[in-house]
Amino acid sequence: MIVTESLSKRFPKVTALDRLTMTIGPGVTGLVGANGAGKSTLIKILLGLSPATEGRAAVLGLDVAGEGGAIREQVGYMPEHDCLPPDVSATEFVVHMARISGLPPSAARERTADTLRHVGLYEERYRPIGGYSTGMKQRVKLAQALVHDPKLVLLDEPTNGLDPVGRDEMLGLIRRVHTDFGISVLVTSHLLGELERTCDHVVVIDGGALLRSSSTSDFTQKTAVIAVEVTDTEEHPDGTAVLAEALARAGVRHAAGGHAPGAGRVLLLDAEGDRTYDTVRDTVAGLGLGLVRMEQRRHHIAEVFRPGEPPEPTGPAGPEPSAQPHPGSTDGRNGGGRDAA
Ligand SMILES: Nc1ncnc2c1ncn2[C@@H]1O[C@H](COP(=O)(O)OP(=O)(O)OP(=O)(O)O)[C@@H](O)[C@H]1O
Repeated sequence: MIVTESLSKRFPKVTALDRLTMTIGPGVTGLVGANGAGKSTLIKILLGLSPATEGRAAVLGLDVAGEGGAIREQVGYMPEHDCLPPDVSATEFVVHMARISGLPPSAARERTADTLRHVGLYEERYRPIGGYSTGMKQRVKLAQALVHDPKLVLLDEPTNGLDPVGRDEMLGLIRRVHTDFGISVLVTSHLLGELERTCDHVVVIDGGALLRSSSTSDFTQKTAVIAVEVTDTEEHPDGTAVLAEALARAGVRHAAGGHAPGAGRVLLLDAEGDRTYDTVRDTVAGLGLGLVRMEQRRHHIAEVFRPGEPPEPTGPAGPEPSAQPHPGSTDGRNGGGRDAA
């Protein structure tokens, strides 16, 4: 879908993209980076709207340097900032965008109705956009990106300004853009956690350079963590602490970010194959503790990037981890964490 080779973009005072080489295939791909990492700059180059300083890029096999018009015919774009006219309705605006994309009037009206229904704006489609909530405006922006039935859509921070429920709804919509219509998606975010649930593949950039590109499951499953919870007994009033000490003596390592021995009711342990499960089971039995649960947990992308910090809350209302590089890393480019160790 997208190929870049040593792609650079230099502004007088800043290098927005720095020799970025990557390949993005079909499906839903997340482009993650802190604010200023170069995500919007990359999207503008991919659409042929802004020339690269060096290197090359192709979208759907078309060269961004000379075939921007052909790219934009087949690619939808949802910009980051609010750019909607307040005085027209969603229907009027999306029909207009469909016409600009080359659809004849009747097809533009039909596609607009279908697309607005898909994004959940059917009831309100005749009201002026100026009265819409942020979530509704984001849906209009998504609809205009989809209306000409593109093969690929580039979505720049589509969850910006949304509350946790709105974000989840938008992420669900984005996922369905691919599953229902087969349209591939490149979606940017400065929030690591949210893309983990939505994307098949994640590309992380920092300071315009590639930090990492891999499937979401590779990010989160390379090293597994075992969560263990035990009961206390009369002999061992703090069963968790006793178990933690015994497991440490048996060579089982605490997962980075896991609870310190005795500090919590759940022990997080680095799983090194079946051996760790056997050791935990035998140690719990040897101490006479009751095993409440022993389960494998996936890492979250944020843990991979922020080793040593407590795991992030996973509930929908929890604060999302951002893609700021770990303060302890010198340049943020080693991928950090156990995954890279
Ligand atoms: N037209 C421009 N002139 C000068 N500098 C620019 C221009 N556009 C972007 N930059 C700079 O390039 C860097 C990358 O910006 P870009 O907008 O691509 O980042 P981003 O990852 O999309 O972040 P954000 O989500 O905050 O927009 C930033 O330092 C930005 O200030």
